[in-house]
Amino acid sequence: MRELKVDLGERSYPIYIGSGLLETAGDYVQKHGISIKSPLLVITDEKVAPHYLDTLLTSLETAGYAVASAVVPSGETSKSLKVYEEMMTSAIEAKLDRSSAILALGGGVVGDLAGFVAATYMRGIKFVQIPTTILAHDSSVGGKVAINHPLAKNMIGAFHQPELVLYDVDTLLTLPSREVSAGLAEMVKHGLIRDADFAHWCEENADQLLALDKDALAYGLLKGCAIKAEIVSQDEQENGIRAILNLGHTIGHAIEAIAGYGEFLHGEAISIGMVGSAKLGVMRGADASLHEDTKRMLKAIGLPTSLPEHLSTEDIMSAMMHDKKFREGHMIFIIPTAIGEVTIAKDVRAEDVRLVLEELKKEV
Ligand SMILES: NC(=O)c1ccc[n+]([C@@H]2O[C@H](COP(=O)([O-])OP(=O)(O)OC[C@H]3O[C@@H](n4cnc5c(N)ncnc54)[C@H](O)[C@@H]3O)[C@@H](O)[C@H]2O)c1
Ligand SMILES: O=C(O)C(=O)C[C@@H](O)[C@H](O)[C@H](O)COP(=O)(O)O
Ligand SMILES: [Zn+2]
Repeated sequence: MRELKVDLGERSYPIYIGSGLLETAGDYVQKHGISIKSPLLVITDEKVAPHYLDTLLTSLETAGYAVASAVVPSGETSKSLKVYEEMMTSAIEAKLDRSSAILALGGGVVGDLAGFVAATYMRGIKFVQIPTTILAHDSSVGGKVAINHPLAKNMIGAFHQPELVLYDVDTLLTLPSREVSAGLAEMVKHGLIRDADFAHWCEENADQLLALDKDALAYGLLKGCAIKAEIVSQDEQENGIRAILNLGHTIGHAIEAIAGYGEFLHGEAISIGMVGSAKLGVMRGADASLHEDTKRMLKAIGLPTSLPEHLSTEDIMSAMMHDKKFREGHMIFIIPTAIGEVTIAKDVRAEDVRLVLEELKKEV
């Protein structure tokens, strides 16, 4: 088992990464100050529940907790006001009090939804992240919790840090292959923004990662979580450097929203967005190899790198105006300058973005 720390003063918390952690989850939860006298609520989804819910409930009950559970439909559509309200009802019916905690058992959808319920139930109670996807090495760390609005991704949310992240890598073995690739998109992103060697390592070990090789996964997840934890520890609420974690997301979030949440998985949409950002980087003076290298790295893990013709450029342009990085009349873009290095640009011209979107439709 490996342990990392998200260093945020009194809101600091550990990330535990290892095998067999689900069976002992009750002990971890207790060790991290979650009251045994108040009920807990586990929020999970319909695909995760049959594999892992009983193990978690047994472990929590053995440790002495009274636990209720709520199961939401799988996929992005559960990050909605409707499902949020249903989870609030579950929390009230389970009689959660201000010393209770909500546990998110699942991928980024469950983590973002359950975290937002925890952030707002009785004005905020504790929560625990128990990630079960590769993508969630990113989403479970850092405290961004949110649901979507039909017009824009993650529009209704909060910053609410978990008490701990308990990452049992054994759970990843049941992931469908499309979800494996989508999750690896954020791993490659962590290399592209901060660590060229790691980005190259992801490409060189793509086959092992796609085959869920234990050693490759353990290294990749540890490295990805460490990069994320380091950035969040410097800038918890995205007043500066944290924005770089958004590489590929301005275009990616617009694709997710206009296609109707679910057609593109988050990792797939940001993969296309990262190729677009690399193109912008080249337009602004980076070496032309940046675009080819980025595309090759993403293709190696089975991700899309071109924009389907049926998505209208103008619809994407207007969806981008709702992005949280559109501020004071400017589109803020994370632009790579080389593999492993990015800048935060406030002067990206709309016509350049439009051109990049048109070129993304011609990518092979
Ligand atoms: N908060 C953040 O910082 C942050 C960071 C990155 C992404 N996100 C968000 O995360 C979401 C995407 O997360 P995701 O890719 O984990 O999606 P997800 O939670 O929908 O999980 C992907 C799919 O895999 C299934 N699944 C999950 N774990 C499984 C397992 N172990 N075995 C079998 N099936 C399993 C789920 O039911 C779902 O169908 C997006 O909404 C994105 O916006 C948030
Ligand atoms: O943690 C962050 O900060 C990120 O930007 C991580 C992203 O991978 C993630 O998708 C996040 O939810 C996007 O943030 P948003 O503020 O653009 O909604
Ligand atoms: Zn993301």
